[in-house]
Amino acid sequence: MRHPYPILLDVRNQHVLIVGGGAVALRKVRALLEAGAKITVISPTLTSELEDLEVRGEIVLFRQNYQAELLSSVVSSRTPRFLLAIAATNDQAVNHLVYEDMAALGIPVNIVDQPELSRFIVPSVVRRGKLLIAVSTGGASPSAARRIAKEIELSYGDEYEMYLDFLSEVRQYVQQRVDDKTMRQRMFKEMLEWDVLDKIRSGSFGIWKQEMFAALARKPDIETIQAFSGR
Ligand SMILES: C[C@@]1(CC(=O)O)C2=NC(=C\c3[nH]c(c(CCC(=O)O)c3CC(=O)O)Cc3[nH]c(c(CC(=O)O)c3CCC(=O)O)/C=C3\N/C(=C\2)[C@@H](CCC(=O)O)[C@]3(C)CC(=O)O)/[C@H]1CCC(=O)O
Ligand SMILES: NC(=O)c1ccc[n+]([C@@H]2O[C@H](COP(=O)([O-])OP(=O)(O)OC[C@H]3O[C@@H](n4cnc5c(N)ncnc54)[C@H](O)[C@@H]3O)[C@@H](O)[C@H]2O)c1
Repeated sequence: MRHPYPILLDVRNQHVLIVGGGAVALRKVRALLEAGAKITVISPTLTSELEDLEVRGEIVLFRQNYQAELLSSVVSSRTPRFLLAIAATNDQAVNHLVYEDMAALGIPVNIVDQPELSRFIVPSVVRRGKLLIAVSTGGASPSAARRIAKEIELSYGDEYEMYLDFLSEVRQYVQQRVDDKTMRQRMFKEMLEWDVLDKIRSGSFGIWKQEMFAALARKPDIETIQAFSGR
């Protein structure tokens, strides 16, 4: 991938096809279920975790080898259309067949053993609430991507979740009360000077936040934001 375009995709209630039922398929299925996708798996065998998901009705399974003919019945009987597909078998020829079929249907596909054929690849991810940091090496070294994500994890602790929820709350508050767009933007920038992360870590955030919102209610302007830096 020479110059891929990074996006965050809303897959809630969207159908995703996974061909293969091994460890790699399981990793992709888990992440997609967490993101709210509806999963169809085509595979003659499954890991025990995928078996459990099937028993609990969390995925739809076609327990057989992949065939293009099967695809038309999968699509017509259960799902209107797949948003994405992932070819995750251990058979390169089968993965290539999935690639060709999906390309013909115009469905973006990830081929787990042939990054160069993939329309999209999956990065290593660090999440802290609304904060999402994605690390990719463009397939050069997936384990390096994972290692780098682990290093980033050490610098971005759990306090970032509360921090971003708070920034989002203040931002909405200001959006409702300050009409001047340039002023709003200056305020949003100025907020980043607050040492909220330290306050969350030390436990003094609750009181500080109450006082800040009270002051902002009295005077929703940049001076109030500035007054609460270093306080
Ligand atoms: C990030 C992560 C996300 C995920 O899969 O969910 C992911 N691979 C992860 C782990 C991982 N993958 C592999 C190992 C074994 C060690 C090693 O080989 O290094 C480990 C390490 C481990 O398991 O710890 C082997 C491997 N991976 C690919 C090939 C094929 C090839 O290179 O040809 C082979 C060789 C297979 C073989 O030859 O046997 C291909 C891809 N793997 C990608 C993503 C995409 C590029 C990402 C990027 O570089 O930006 C891409 C191109 C396609 C894709 O899958 O989307 C996930 C970490 C999740 C986490 O953060 O916990
Ligand atoms: N992208 C990645 O992150 C990554 C990581 C490790 C390995 N890999 C590559 O991915 C491949 C899969 O890895 P794995 O550990 O999940 O393998 P695995 O052997 O655990 O599982 C392979 C799965 O493919 C299924 N399968 C085989 N032929 C099929 C067919 N014709 N139709 C449908 N399903 C079929 C099998 O039933 C099995 O469930 C590896 O061969 C390797 O090349 C990719």
